[in-house]
Parts: sequence; C-alpha cells; structure tokens
Amino acid sequence: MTDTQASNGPVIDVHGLNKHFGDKHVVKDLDMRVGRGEIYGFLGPNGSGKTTSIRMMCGLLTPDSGAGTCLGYDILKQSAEIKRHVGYMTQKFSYWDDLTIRENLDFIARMYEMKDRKQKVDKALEDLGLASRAKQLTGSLSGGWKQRLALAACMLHEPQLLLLDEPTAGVDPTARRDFWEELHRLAANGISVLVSTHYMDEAERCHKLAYIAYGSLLAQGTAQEIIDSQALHTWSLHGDNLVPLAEKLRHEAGVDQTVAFGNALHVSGKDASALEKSLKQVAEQQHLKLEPAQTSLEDVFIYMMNQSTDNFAEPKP
Ligand SMILES: Nc1ncnc2c1ncn2[C@@H]1O[C@H](COP(=O)(O)OP(=O)(O)OP(=O)(O)O)[C@@H](O)[C@H]1O
Repeated sequence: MTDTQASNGPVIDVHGLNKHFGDKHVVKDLDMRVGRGEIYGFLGPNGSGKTTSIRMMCGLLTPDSGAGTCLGYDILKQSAEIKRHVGYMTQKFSYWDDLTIRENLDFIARMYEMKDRKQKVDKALEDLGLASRAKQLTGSLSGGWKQRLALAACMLHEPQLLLLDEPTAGVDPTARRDFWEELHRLAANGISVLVSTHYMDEAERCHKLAYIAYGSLLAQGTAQEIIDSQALHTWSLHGDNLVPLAEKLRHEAGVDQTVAFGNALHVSGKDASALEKSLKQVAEQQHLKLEPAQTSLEDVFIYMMNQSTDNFAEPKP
C-alpha cells in the first residue's frame, strides 16, 4: 500500500465478511464501503451483528471468510497498523471513576507511549470542551460528559477514522445533540466516522447509512436512498382508539405495516392503490382523518426488520 492509497481511497472497503459464533451465523457476506470524511451510520436491531462487524473491520476480530481494507491496510494482515490509526469507542464506558478527566486522558496517553503527552492531553481537553472540567472526578460526571471524555480518549492519538459503538446510548437529547455537533466538526476536518446507533434522529444526521438485521445487510445509502429503496406508500390516520384500529387494519388489503406515532397511525404498503382504497373505506366508516404522509426512515427500518424476521422464521408445518 502506498501513502496515496492510504489517504485517498475509502476508509473502509470490505467484501464478503462472514462470522460464526458456534452454530450461529452472526455476520453474513457483509460488503461495506465508507468514504473519507463521511459519517456513516450503522443501524439494526439488538444482536444483529453491528459490533461484530465493526470489530472485524478494524482488525480486532478475524472473519471466517472475506477480505478488505481499513484505511488502506489489510484487515487480515495489518491489524496492528489499523489499531494505530483508528479510534474505537466501545459500548462500555471503561475509564477510572476515581481519576479526574485529565488523569484518565494522561493514563491513555501513557499507554500509547506518546512523547508529547501533556500537549496532547491539553489539546484533547480543549478540542472536546473538557478543559473547564479537567480536574473533575470522572465518577461524578453525567452520562453526556462521560461520552465526551470517551471521545476525547479515542481522539488522543489523532486517528483518521473513528469507530463508535452506540456512543450516545442512555444520554439525554441535549448531550446527544452536542455530541453530534462534535462529530460533524470532526468530519469537516477530514475524520471519518462509522457510528452504530438505535436513534432515528442520529441516523438522519449521518451522510450515509447501512441497515443490518440478523447478520445481513439489507440496505445502504443516504437516508433518502434507503427510503426510496423500499418503495413504500404511507398514509397518516388520526383519531381515537388507534390500537384496535391498527389491529384491524393489518388484515386489510394493501396494508403491510402500521406504526403508532403519538396520536397518529402511520400505515404503509407497497401496493399504492389497494392501500388507498382500504384506508379511505375505513376512514369514512369510522370518521377518521386520513392524509398522505412521507414515508419516514423509521417506517422503512421497521418494515425491513419485519421482512427479515419473516425470512428467518421457521417454516410453518
Ligand atoms: N464473543 C462472542 N461469542 C459468542 N457469541 C457472540 C460473541 N459476540 C457476539 N455474539 C453474538 O453475536 C450476535 C451479534 O452480536 P453483536 O454484538 O455483533 O450485535 P449488535 O448488532 O452489535 O447488537 P447490539 O445492538 O445489542 O449491540 C449476538 O447474537 C451475540 O450474542
């Protein structure tokens, strides 16, 4: 690999990755390509293989088959190089509660044997807005500040790619928004980010997305490309007693899915005319307000997940 390949090519380019744990096929023929400076969202239900995929892409876990590169380095043969250039934030917060923010960062800098340690720690504190809290004990920080510390720690060695595994799980909306502002600032400076999340608002803030369910990648592209790929038509129904209504609608022609959004029900289907006919009939009979709606990313993700559950279901006797 030349320096030019390392600096110009995609930051992640993997093909046909497979991983089994025992008899469980956890990741199936995964192809993924992440461009430089992109924030790439990785979504999917719990246990669908996101963490396993991330670990294979950064050389922490060897795939059973498949190949590819991360930052231009071979994921099978150059994992040490990859680790040097990647910042990996795991799901579990793993810093010392009884050290201050500065002490924790200094500890990490020692582990990396950084020569200009103080300078690097000062810069990380400044860049991530942690300077005013540098002396605060980590155990006393709120979830949002802990995530900020974790991000600072994985930025210390100035990686070109961040792999963030559900970095904002359990963090309040304001702290999550601040965290995402930070990610966009990093991306604007050329840092690439692969981030797994269960939050739809975060998915919408990514440049591109991949959706994985039960080990298979079901869609990837921009949010709009993913929405378009499923060709769903959606209507919104407003009224009372939406739960029994949803149950009833699921048996109507053209209705593939119902999702409650507050006081409205999103009803989606592939067959536009059958869906419209059924909904108009029900709305008229039950005096409900019916209007066309944009299919949302959430509608599409729920649809894809349900489809893939069907594919994995035991055949009926
Ligand atoms: N080391 C392991 N040994 C055995 N099974 C494992 C191991 N790591 C993961 N698994 C299993 O592989 C499947 C995928 O797990 P993974 O953590 O990759 O999913 P995920 O999409 O990241 O889930 P979540 O959103 O809950 O973090 C799960 O069924 C999990 O139990």
